Amino acid sequence: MSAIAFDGVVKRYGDFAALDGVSFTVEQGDFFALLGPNGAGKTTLISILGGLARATAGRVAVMGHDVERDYRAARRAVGIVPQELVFDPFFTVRETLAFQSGYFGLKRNDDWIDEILASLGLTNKAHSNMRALSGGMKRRVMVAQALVHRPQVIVLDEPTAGVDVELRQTLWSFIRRLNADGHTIVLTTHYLEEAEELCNRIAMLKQGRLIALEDKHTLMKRDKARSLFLRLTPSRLPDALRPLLTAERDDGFALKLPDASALAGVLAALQAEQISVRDIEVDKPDLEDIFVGMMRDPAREG
Ligand SMILES: Nc1ncnc2c1ncn2[C@@H]1O[C@H](COP(=O)(O)OP(=O)(O)OP(=O)(O)O)[C@@H](O)[C@H]1O
Repeated sequence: MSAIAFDGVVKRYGDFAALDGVSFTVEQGDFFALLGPNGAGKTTLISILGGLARATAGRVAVMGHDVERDYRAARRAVGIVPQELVFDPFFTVRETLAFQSGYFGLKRNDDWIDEILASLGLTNKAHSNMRALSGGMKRRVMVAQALVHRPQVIVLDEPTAGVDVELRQTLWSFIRRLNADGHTIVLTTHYLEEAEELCNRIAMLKQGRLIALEDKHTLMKRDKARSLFLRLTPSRLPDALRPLLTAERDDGFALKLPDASALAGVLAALQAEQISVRDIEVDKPDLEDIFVGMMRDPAREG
């Protein structure tokens, strides 16, 4: 059984399709990244998953429970950290979490609440009123609230937008631990280095359609281009290499090679003109390069 199954999900607002037939699964134990530019449909997909919006067509199931027909069980299986801060300003942090526990019918949940508070660095704010917390602290409470019922699937919608380095580190070490304990994690983020570091599978949405879904390592290997920076003596680039030039600096030349095997040709061209290499740096594309390439690719218009 998949942790989440999206099957032909369509969401229309009038004539506009925010989601245009999205199908994919997230497997149990995945640390899954859902990427896409602003407006691609990520939040819409998550809202349907959490029962906050209804799909115009298609089906979504969490741990085998249909989010419409089997709403309660589906809702219990997932914890969603929303993008926006939503809270009751008159509750303390602990009251907020106790109230959320009550919503799921959990009475004796104090030990787990204590553990979540400690793991998110909120213990000494437990009795503070929500309205008195800083933005970053409120965001921690949003995370805590989503975890109160120990959901098997945890979805974080841009959890680190505008938060400081310390919270990012606290949050990711806690979420990694939950993933190691068997929880499935789905993350949307615009910080691609976060997705690259944390996730094992990556989906990309564009204009309401799925344009890529791959194991991270497979995706990263897809782009075979290599960036090269050369410091040369004398500092001169042979004409034959000009087509590869992407930038010329005081101290050298940046080239883009279609793949690693093109390096031999570059060295041969230099040698032919008796130019020696003083220093060389080679870079692989990162997830950001791959993402930008895919978003620009007209063949991936869906
Ligand atoms: N209630 C609504 N009525 C009309 N259009 C909507 C509504 N909600 C969302 N949309 C549109 O649906 C599209 C997808 O929005 P969504 O918020 O899912 O994108 P997103 O991928 O989460 O973007 P971001 O990265 O900016 O959070 C957008 O074009 C948005 O304007």
